[in-house]
Amino acid sequence: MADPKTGAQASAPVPTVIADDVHIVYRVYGGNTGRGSATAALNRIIKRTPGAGVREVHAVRGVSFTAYRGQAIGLIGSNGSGKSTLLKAVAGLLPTERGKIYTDGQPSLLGVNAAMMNDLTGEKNVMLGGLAMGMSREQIRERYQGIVDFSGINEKGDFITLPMRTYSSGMAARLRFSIAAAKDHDVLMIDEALATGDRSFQKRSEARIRELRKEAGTVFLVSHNNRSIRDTCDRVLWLERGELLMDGPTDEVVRAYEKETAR
Ligand SMILES: Nc1ncnc2c1ncn2[C@@H]1O[C@H](COP(=O)(O)OP(=O)(O)OP(=O)(O)O)[C@@H](O)[C@H]1O
Repeated sequence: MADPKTGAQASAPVPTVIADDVHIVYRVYGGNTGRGSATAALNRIIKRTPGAGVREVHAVRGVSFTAYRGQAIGLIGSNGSGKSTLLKAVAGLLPTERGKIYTDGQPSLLGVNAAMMNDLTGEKNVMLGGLAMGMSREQIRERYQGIVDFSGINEKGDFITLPMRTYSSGMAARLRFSIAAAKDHDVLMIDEALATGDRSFQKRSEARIRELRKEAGTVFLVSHNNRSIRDTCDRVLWLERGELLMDGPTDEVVRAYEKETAR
């Protein structure tokens, strides 16, 4: 039976990510520096005081949750509520100011900005992306055709042998998602990738996310598309101003969020 709050299966609730009172603060240097002379800067260094130009953005405030194997967890909330920041921290790309994040295995973050080499062909990027995710050359060769077919890049011609700079933003995002989805992940985090593809690609992606869950991974999905969240996730975290407002079954949380945003 599933736990009504977390959605975890009672038979084998294996934790994959534990966030314990996590705070994340960005420090922005150089904004609105005011007194900008070299002498003033030197004085600040000598006195070890932060400059007037250092601004702090407290993006995530005391967030705690435990994610379990087999769950697909949606992250929702208005613009700037801290969703991407939280995922980056879980991926180990941002340090926590306070609190701790424990993960089982290496989480992979797939964002629409994931690095690809624009001057290289799609083909070469599949190779590089696969290697960057820890696949062997042999594994990539085996899965190459599956990745290209899944992305749908070649549906309208032989685009995979053209440089990535010739792709539309949707095509590039589809290829990135397809490379990441070709591997079985302990923890896969997807930031808005589904919003970029067309509806038929979104459906394929959603089906693949369901498969990844079955293969015992945990999937996190950041999206402003409530339909994608409903179709893919069994649990949702709702963030607002960096705080976790609600954590529970998808239907309950999305309904509360829609009620709030409809006002
Ligand atoms: N590199 C950065 N430097 C400073 N502040 C940042 C940086 N990135 C994000 N922020 C700030 O952190 C807060 C949370 O941003 P974040 O991108 O995590 O929100 P989000 O919920 O993912 O937003 P969206 O739905 O618009 O993608 C915002 O106030 C934002 O301005």
